[in-house]
Amino acid sequence: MPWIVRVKRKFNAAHFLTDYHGKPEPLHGHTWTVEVFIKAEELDKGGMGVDFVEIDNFLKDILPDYTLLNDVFDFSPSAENVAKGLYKKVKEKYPNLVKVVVWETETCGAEYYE
Ligand SMILES: Nc1nc2c(c(=O)[nH]1)N=C([C@H](O)[C@H](O)COP(=O)(O)OP(=O)(O)OP(=O)(O)O)CN2
Ligand SMILES: [Zn+2]
Repeated sequence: MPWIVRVKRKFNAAHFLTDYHGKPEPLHGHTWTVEVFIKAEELDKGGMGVDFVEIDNFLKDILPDYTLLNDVFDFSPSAENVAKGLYKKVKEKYPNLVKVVVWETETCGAEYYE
Protein backbone atom coordinates (compact mmCIF):
# COMPACT_ATOMS: atom_id res chain seq x y z
CA MET A 1 0.00 0.00 0.00
CA PRO A 2 1.66 3.26 -1.05
CA TRP A 3 1.77 6.58 0.69
CA ILE A 4 2.56 10.01 -0.73
CA VAL A 5 4.85 12.08 1.47
CA ARG A 6 4.42 15.80 0.78
CA VAL A 7 6.68 18.70 1.73
CA LYS A 8 6.08 22.36 0.95
CA ARG A 9 8.67 25.11 1.05
CA LYS A 10 8.66 28.77 0.04
CA PHE A 11 11.34 30.81 -1.72
CA ASN A 12 11.61 34.37 -2.97
CA ALA A 13 12.69 35.09 -6.49
CA ALA A 14 12.27 37.52 -9.34
CA HIS A 15 11.44 36.56 -12.89
CA PHE A 16 9.96 37.65 -16.16
CA LEU A 17 8.49 35.58 -18.93
CA THR A 18 10.68 36.13 -21.97
CA ASP A 19 7.72 36.11 -24.33
CA TYR A 20 4.45 37.14 -22.75
CA HIS A 21 1.92 37.61 -25.52
CA GLY A 22 4.67 38.65 -27.87
CA LYS A 23 6.98 40.68 -25.64
CA PRO A 24 9.07 40.26 -22.51
CA GLU A 25 7.16 40.68 -19.29
CA PRO A 26 8.35 43.35 -16.84
CA LEU A 27 10.67 42.06 -14.13
CA HIS A 28 8.78 41.29 -10.92
CA GLY A 29 9.02 39.00 -7.90
CA HIS A 30 6.99 36.39 -6.08
CA THR A 31 7.12 34.39 -2.92
CA TRP A 32 6.95 31.03 -4.66
CA THR A 33 5.66 27.89 -2.99
CA VAL A 34 6.99 24.51 -4.06
CA GLU A 35 5.43 21.23 -3.03
CA VAL A 36 6.99 17.86 -3.75
CA PHE A 37 5.12 14.54 -3.70
CA ILE A 38 7.21 11.44 -3.04
CA LYS A 39 5.81 7.91 -3.08
CA ALA A 40 6.67 5.57 -0.22
CA GLU A 41 5.93 1.86 -0.63
CA GLU A 42 6.73 1.07 2.97
CA LEU A 43 7.29 2.74 6.30
CA ASP A 44 10.28 2.43 8.60
CA LYS A 45 10.01 1.31 12.23
CA GLY A 46 9.12 4.86 13.22
CA GLY A 47 6.24 4.95 10.76
CA MET A 48 7.94 7.28 8.26
CA GLY A 49 7.94 6.90 4.51
CA VAL A 50 10.57 9.57 3.86
CA ASP A 51 11.68 11.95 6.58
CA PHE A 52 10.03 15.39 6.11
CA VAL A 53 13.12 17.04 7.59
CA GLU A 54 15.47 15.41 5.12
CA ILE A 55 13.29 16.46 2.18
CA ASP A 56 12.92 19.98 3.55
CA ASN A 57 16.69 20.32 3.98
CA PHE A 58 17.21 19.15 0.43
CA LEU A 59 14.70 21.70 -0.86
CA LYS A 60 16.40 24.39 1.17
CA ASP A 61 19.67 23.54 -0.60
CA ILE A 62 18.34 23.52 -4.13
CA LEU A 63 15.60 26.16 -4.24
CA PRO A 64 16.81 29.33 -5.99
CA ASP A 65 16.06 31.70 -3.11
CA TYR A 66 16.77 35.40 -3.71
CA THR A 67 17.73 34.94 -7.34
CA LEU A 68 16.59 36.10 -10.74
CA LEU A 69 15.15 32.90 -12.18
CA ASN A 70 16.01 33.99 -15.71
CA ASP A 71 19.70 33.71 -14.67
CA VAL A 72 19.21 30.33 -13.02
CA PHE A 73 17.31 28.52 -15.77
CA ASP A 74 17.96 28.40 -19.50
CA PHE A 75 14.25 28.68 -20.27
CA SER A 76 11.52 31.24 -19.76
CA PRO A 77 10.77 30.78 -16.03
CA SER A 78 7.02 30.31 -16.07
CA ALA A 79 5.50 28.35 -13.20
CA GLU A 80 5.19 25.41 -15.60
CA ASN A 81 8.86 25.48 -16.57
CA VAL A 82 10.06 26.07 -13.01
CA ALA A 83 8.00 23.04 -11.90
CA LYS A 84 9.65 20.94 -14.62
CA GLY A 85 13.16 22.22 -13.80
CA LEU A 86 12.73 21.48 -10.11
CA TYR A 87 11.19 18.07 -10.88
CA LYS A 88 14.36 17.06 -12.73
CA LYS A 89 16.55 18.09 -9.78
CA VAL A 90 14.42 16.49 -7.09
CA LYS A 91 14.04 13.27 -9.11
CA GLU A 92 17.83 12.78 -9.05
CA LYS A 93 17.74 12.62 -5.26
CA TYR A 94 14.30 11.02 -4.84
CA PRO A 95 13.54 8.57 -7.69
CA ASN A 96 10.08 7.95 -6.23
CA LEU A 97 9.11 11.55 -6.89
CA VAL A 98 5.56 11.69 -8.26
CA LYS A 99 5.14 15.38 -9.04
CA VAL A 100 6.20 18.91 -8.21
CA VAL A 101 3.73 21.74 -7.78
CA VAL A 102 4.86 25.36 -8.02
CA TRP A 103 2.65 28.26 -6.93
CA GLU A 104 3.48 31.80 -8.05
CA THR A 105 0.74 33.21 -5.90
CA GLU A 106 -1.88 31.78 -3.53
CA THR A 107 -4.17 31.12 -6.46
CA CYS A 108 -1.99 30.48 -9.54
CA GLY A 109 0.35 27.58 -10.04
CA ALA A 110 1.39 24.65 -12.18
CA GLU A 111 2.42 21.07 -11.60
CA TYR A 112 4.76 18.75 -13.48
CA TYR A 113 4.93 14.96 -13.51
CA GLU A 114 6.04 12.23 -15.94
N1 LIG B 1 0.24 29.69 -17.17
C1 LIG B 1 0.95 30.74 -16.71
N2 LIG B 1 0.44 31.97 -16.82
C2 LIG B 1 1.15 33.01 -16.36
C3 LIG B 1 2.39 32.83 -15.74
C4 LIG B 1 2.91 31.53 -15.65
O1 LIG B 1 4.00 31.29 -15.11
N3 LIG B 1 2.16 30.51 -16.14
N4 LIG B 1 3.06 33.91 -15.28
C5 LIG B 1 2.60 35.12 -15.38
C6 LIG B 1 3.37 36.26 -14.85
O2 LIG B 1 4.70 35.92 -14.56
C7 LIG B 1 2.87 36.94 -13.66
O3 LIG B 1 3.35 36.29 -12.49
C8 LIG B 1 1.46 37.25 -13.52
O4 LIG B 1 1.54 38.24 -12.59
P1 LIG B 1 0.48 38.98 -11.88
O5 LIG B 1 1.25 40.04 -11.21
O6 LIG B 1 -0.36 38.09 -11.07
O7 LIG B 1 -0.38 39.56 -13.03
P2 LIG B 1 -1.57 40.44 -12.83
O8 LIG B 1 -1.68 41.23 -14.06
O9 LIG B 1 -2.72 39.59 -12.49
O10 LIG B 1 -1.11 41.35 -11.61
P3 LIG B 1 -1.90 42.00 -10.43
O11 LIG B 1 -0.84 42.27 -9.40
O12 LIG B 1 -2.90 40.99 -9.95
O13 LIG B 1 -2.49 43.20 -11.01
C9 LIG B 1 1.34 35.41 -16.05
N5 LIG B 1 0.65 34.25 -16.50
ZN1 LIG C 1 5.37 36.22 -12.27
